[in-house]
Amino acid sequence: MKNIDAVGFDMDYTLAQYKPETFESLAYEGTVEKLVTSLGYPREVMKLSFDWTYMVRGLVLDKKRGNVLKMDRHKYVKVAYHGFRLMSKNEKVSTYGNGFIRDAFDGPDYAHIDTLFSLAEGYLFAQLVDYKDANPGKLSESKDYARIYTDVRAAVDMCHRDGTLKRMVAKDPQKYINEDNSIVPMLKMLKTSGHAVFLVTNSLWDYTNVVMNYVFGERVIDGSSSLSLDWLQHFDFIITGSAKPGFFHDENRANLFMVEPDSGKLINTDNGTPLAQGGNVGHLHKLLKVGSSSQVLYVGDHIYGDILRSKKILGWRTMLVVPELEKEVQVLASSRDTRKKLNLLRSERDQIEDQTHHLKWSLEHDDLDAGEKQKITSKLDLLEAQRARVRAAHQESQRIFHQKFHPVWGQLMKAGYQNSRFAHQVERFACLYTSQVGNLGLYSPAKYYRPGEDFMPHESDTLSQ
Ligand SMILES: Nc1nc2c(ncn2[C@@H]2O[C@H](COP(=O)(O)O)[C@@H](O)[C@H]2O)c(=O)[nH]1
Ligand SMILES: [Mg+2]
Repeated sequence: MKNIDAVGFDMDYTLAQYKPETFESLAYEGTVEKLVTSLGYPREVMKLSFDWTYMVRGLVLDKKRGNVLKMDRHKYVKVAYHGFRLMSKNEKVSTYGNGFIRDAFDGPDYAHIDTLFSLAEGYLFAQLVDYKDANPGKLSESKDYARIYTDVRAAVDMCHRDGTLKRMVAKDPQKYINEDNSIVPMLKMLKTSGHAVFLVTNSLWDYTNVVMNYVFGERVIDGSSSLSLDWLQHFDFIITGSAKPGFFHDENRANLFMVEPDSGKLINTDNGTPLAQGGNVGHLHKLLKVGSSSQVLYVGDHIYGDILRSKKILGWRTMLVVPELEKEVQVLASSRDTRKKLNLLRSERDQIEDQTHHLKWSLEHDDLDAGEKQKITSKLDLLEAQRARVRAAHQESQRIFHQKFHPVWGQLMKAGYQNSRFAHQVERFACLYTSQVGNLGLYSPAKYYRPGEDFMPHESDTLSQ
C-alpha cells in the first residue's frame, strides 16, 4: 500500500453489501412481473418461486441449449444442468466434449453469472427452460431458449432502470443492505494516511446518495427527505453513472457532468470536478494526479465491470470483494481431515492403477510361462476389486465434501481438483481478494501485500513429503 496513492471503491455489492435474500428476491419478482405484463409470458409464470441460494457466481448459461454450466479453469464443463435437470456424463460429453474446436464459452451464445446481481436472472432462466419443456405450446413459438434468455435479461434490465428496485431500496434500505460498521474507520484510516480516496459507481447520483447515507450510518432513511451530505467528506472524488467497464477506456466520449449535490442537478462541464456523473477514466486521472496507473488501487465486486479492464487496460491494482469466501474458508477449515482422506484415497487409487498397468504390460509383452501368467491374472483381479472399492469411497467422500460448500455446485473456487473458471479469473485479474471491503482496514495502510508463492506440481510434492 506504500506505493499506492489513491484508493477507489465501487459502491453496489462493494461498499453496500446487499442482502441477496431480499434484494435478489425483489429483482426476481419484478422481473417475473415484467415478463408477464410486458413480454407476453403466461400469468402462470407468476406462481414460480425463487430460491436465492441456488445460483452461484462463475456459472455459465448456455442460452441456445437451455443449460447451466460449471467449468474448470481450462473451460472443461464439469457440472451441467438442463434447466434444473442434471445432465448425465454421456450427455455432457456429447454436448461439450466432442468436436475438434474447443468452445471458448465467451461468444454471444453464452451468458456469465459474474455478479451477484445475476443470481435471479440465472435462476429464472433455468425455471423457464423447465417450464417450456414441461408445457409444450404454452409459450409462443418464437420463444426458444435463447429468446427466453433475451427476455429475462431485458426484464431484469428494466427493473434496474425504471426504479422497480431502487424505489424499494430507498424506502427501506435496512431491509436490503447489510449494516457494516467497519467501513467508516477503514476510509478514515486511508485518508489520514495520505491516500486519495474516490468512489466510481455505475449508480446515478440520487440513488448513490440514498445508499451511501445508509452505508455511512444514517440508519433511518425515509425516502429522500432526511438525506445528509456528510458522507461526501470521506471521499476526495466521486463519480456516479460511470458506465463501467466503458469508463476505463480513455477514448470513451461519455459526457461529464458536475453534480449539484443538494438538488441533484447535472451541470455540463469538461473539467475535472470532485463530484461528477459520467465521463471517463481520463477525467479521473487528471483529478488524482498520480504519476502512474499502478499507484491506484480499485476495490470492486464485478470481475468484468470493475476488475478485468481496470487491471488489463490501465494497470491499476485491483481488489475483488467475494462475500462467498467466508463460507468457503469456514468449510475448508472444518474439513482438514476430509481433505487429507481424499488425498490419500486419490494417491492410493493412482498406485493401484500404476501396478495394474505394469502387470497388464507384462502379461502382453513379457515372455511368461502359464503359471506366471495365472499369478498375474489373479493379482489383476484383486487389484481391480481394490480399485473399484477405493474409487467408490473417493467419489462418495468427494461428493459429500463438495456438498458442504453448496448442495448443487460445490466449492466456488474448485471444479473437481482444478480451480474453477471463477477462481482462475480471480487469480488472473484481482491483485487482492477478500470477503468484505472492511477487511482492508484490518491492516496498516502501509502494509506490503506480498503475493503467495507459485507452485509447480513437482515443488508441492517435495514440500508435502
Ligand atoms: N440497467 C441495468 N443496471 C444494472 C444491471 N445490473 C446492475 N445494475 C445497476 O448497476 C449499478 C451497479 O453499480 P456499481 O456501484 O456496482 O458500479 C447499480 O445501480 C445496479 O442497479 C442491469 O442488468 N441493468
Ligand atoms: Mg458493484
